[in-house]
Amino acid sequence: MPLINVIPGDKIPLAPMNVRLPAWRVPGWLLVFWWLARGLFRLTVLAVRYWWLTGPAALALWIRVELGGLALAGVALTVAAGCLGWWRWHPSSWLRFGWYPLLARVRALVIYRRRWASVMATCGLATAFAGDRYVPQLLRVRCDRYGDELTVRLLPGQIPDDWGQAAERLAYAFRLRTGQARSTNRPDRVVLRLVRRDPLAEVVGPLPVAEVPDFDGLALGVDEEGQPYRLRLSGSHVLIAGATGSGKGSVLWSLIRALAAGIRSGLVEVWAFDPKGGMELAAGVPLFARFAYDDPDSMAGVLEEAVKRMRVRAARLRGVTRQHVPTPQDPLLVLVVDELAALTAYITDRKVRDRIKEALGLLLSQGRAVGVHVVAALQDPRKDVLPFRDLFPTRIGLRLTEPEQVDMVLGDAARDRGALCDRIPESSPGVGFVVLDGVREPVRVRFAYLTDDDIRQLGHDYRHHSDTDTDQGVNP
Ligand SMILES: Nc1ncnc2c1ncn2[C@@H]1O[C@H](COP(=O)(O)OP(=O)(O)OP(=O)(O)O)[C@@H](O)[C@H]1O
Repeated sequence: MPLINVIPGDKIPLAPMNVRLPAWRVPGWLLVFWWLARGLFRLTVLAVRYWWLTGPAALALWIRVELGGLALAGVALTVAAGCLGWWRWHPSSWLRFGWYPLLARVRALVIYRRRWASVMATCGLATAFAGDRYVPQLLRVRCDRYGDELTVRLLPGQIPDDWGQAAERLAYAFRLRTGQARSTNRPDRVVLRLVRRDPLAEVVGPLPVAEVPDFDGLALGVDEEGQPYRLRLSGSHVLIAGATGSGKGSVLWSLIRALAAGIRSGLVEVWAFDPKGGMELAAGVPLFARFAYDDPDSMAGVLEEAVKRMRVRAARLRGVTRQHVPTPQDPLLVLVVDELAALTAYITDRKVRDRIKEALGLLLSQGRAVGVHVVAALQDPRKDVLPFRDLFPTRIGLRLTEPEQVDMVLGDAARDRGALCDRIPESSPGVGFVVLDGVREPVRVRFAYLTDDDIRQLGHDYRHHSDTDTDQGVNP
């Protein structure tokens, strides 16, 4: 007879063993003694845990009792003067070893630990199991100039993306505005960064031009740690998306500036495409080997020329090397497109549009290894542009108008991982998130801003070594 209604798996016994105990009579004094002992033990644990509060308090009490109030005031003044002296003498070490650790302890105690359980529950990060409720453990709080970093042990079943999704809610729950979660090298932990003060509030001026451009790390702006942000161009294409006025121009110009020394020496050729009539890029014409604008047919022609050059180079390098190394005889070719959608979507002539799409597709899929790179700005993340998105290993999202546009441009789950492009205020042009293929967390950056005068000066100082072949007769 076959077995029916059998569930494969380990059966959980309802009552693994008999836990019923016989009734015991406990005398009242023993209970009181037990409560007192337990209370004393907990107090001792708290006193040891908060030694940085209890230690000085005990010392102050001892001085007050043994030596009097005047001595206590003297000691307090000496400590205050010591801290002040340290701060004046060596501010960075005072902040690093004195002020921020103290601030972190106080904020952990007064803000984070006090409200931890309720915030976890209301932000959906607590869980229940077998009738008990569990909240993630707050392991450490660190402070720096701009924010707090909370290291948290994940509950079973949680992943860093859960914290990424809740980061903004958590920030507001702790009365801050922005939050971001990132994974660590330990799979049971996540670091939540809550921003107290925006480190990218200040406008970043033009960065110094390197004598020889480092294609593996072009300095384009500053990151949240105040360090120069370096973008790898070698082996990559760059897509920049942002609403109107979000500062796409500042990314393009920062990148061109970082390449400027190579442009002058002939190591780099920039071919510029400005389909919006040349308004954005015209100021830097002396820097460009080719400058195409306005006329779609001629832009298609220049793109096809780039494809031809790419093919010739690929044929020459095949079997010789797997990665092109730029030289003045064989320069790096950087195609800068100011509005990608104007090339791929808005052109009415279907034939020309198809030619452009085909050339772009070829350049994006085959150009990286042979030193042909596309850097394209995009205002409108429409469907027509999306087929190209995945061919850009580096994607930059500036301010966007809708939350849905973030994943559309930067890739799936980019917003959950912290690329809150739709929350960038209009008052912060040039701020954006950089997403690199294969790198989980986006990096928040403020790109350097070049005024028209800076761009003209750049064109004057770093003129392309042979600027006679500019397309369509646009000359400096
Ligand atoms: N990195 C930056 N830092 C500070 N201010 C900036 C920055 N980038 C741009 N701005 C300011 O924002 C304004 C708009 O910038 P920009 O024209 O580059 O935006 P855009 O995204 O290219 O807009 P559009 O799509 O309309 O051309 C600039 O005139 C400038 O005042």
